[in-house]
Amino acid sequence: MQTAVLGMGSWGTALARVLANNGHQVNLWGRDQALVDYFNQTQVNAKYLNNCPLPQTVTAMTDMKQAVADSQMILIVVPTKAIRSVCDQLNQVLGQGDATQPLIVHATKGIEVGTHLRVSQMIKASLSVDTYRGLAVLSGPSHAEEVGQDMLTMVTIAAQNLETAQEVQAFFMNPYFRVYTNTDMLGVELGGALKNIIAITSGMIDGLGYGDNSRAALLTRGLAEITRLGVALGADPLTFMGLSGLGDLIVTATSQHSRNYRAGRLLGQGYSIEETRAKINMAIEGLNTCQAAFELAKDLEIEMPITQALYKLLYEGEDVQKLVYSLMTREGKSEAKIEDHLGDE
Ligand SMILES: NC(=O)C1=CN([C@@H]2O[C@H](COP(=O)(O)OP(=O)(O)OC[C@H]3O[C@@H](n4cnc5c(N)ncnc54)[C@H](O)[C@@H]3O)[C@@H](O)[C@H]2O)C=CC1
Ligand SMILES: O=C(CO)COP(=O)(O)O
Repeated sequence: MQTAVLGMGSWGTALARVLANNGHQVNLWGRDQALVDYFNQTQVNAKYLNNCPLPQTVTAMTDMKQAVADSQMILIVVPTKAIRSVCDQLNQVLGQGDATQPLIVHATKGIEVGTHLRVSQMIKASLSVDTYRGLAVLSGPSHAEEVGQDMLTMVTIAAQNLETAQEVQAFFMNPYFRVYTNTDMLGVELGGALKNIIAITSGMIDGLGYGDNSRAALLTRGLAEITRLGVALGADPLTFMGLSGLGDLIVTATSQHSRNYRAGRLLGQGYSIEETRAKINMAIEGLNTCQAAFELAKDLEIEMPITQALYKLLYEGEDVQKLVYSLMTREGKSEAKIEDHLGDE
């Protein structure tokens, strides 16, 4: 089938390759003409996913109208801060009331600063409802660098109705890319966004010279605070034990491929945020999501000690050793049961 992938970073490129390997025609939309031209000569995205040639059935382009023409499915994979501008452009070119409306899928992991909207909510707010026939999110433990090498990967596709999720599942499933469905879109999107905060702090553990005990504790308590916020917002607590929750937390907080983990390691070594952004030079979603989650937790009066500590470090210039000490010396607590996630920690 004809499909479009909007976003020519590492994840958009790797997912375009999965779709092409599954027999679909793919229009890969990017904003950088030089990158598009080089891709069409070589089938390689030299800037974001080098050493990974894509099939000839993937064509890159900068014209969005051309990219989405006749597409059965449109996959949006740009950083959260670019979602609105991409959707605005998409809105201009999608035919209103067309008989063959596309499915919209996104694979972006973030929460918008200020509005605290999840990415699917941002998309809904930006696109006219009569231009598409279903909305889903693809999330889970899946670094582009490994998917691009056919390394066995499992992800979740969530949509409000199961039929939409199953339809999208069929586009992506293959023997190296296994897809589960879920109808808890809220939980799936929150897990994917919030784990990036914990991944940054996991990198900091290395940067600061702490050990494996520290990381195991951080991931466990990180999952507790992700679940606490998620349940307060109405998500199913079990979603956070699945691929898009625990699974993605593990891979992002431990993998050398992770941009968030690597950013945390640099921050722990004493680099500033600006220096860290410049060194990574790719989307580090957890930096903004930390701000959005901090604001959200404050509004809802939910305790998220790790998120709150990272926020103070990033945005209030607090000393890291002081923050670690205050996290470790908080009053003694009981480990929460599921029902306690609704209350204070
Ligand atoms: N890289 C990975 O392995 C994975 C990434 N993700 C998520 O996918 C999303 C995209 O991440 P990556 O592909 O890693 O980012 P990236 O940093 O590799 O690439 C970002 C791409 O978005 C484009 N872009 C940025 N602003 C834009 C704008 N205003 N208009 C149009 N294009 C714009 C850039 O030109 C670039 O092509 C993020 O939310 C990330 O969390 C999710 C799973 C895996
Ligand atoms: O979400 C991801 C893997 O599932 C990618 O994480 P990073 O953006 O930290 O590389």
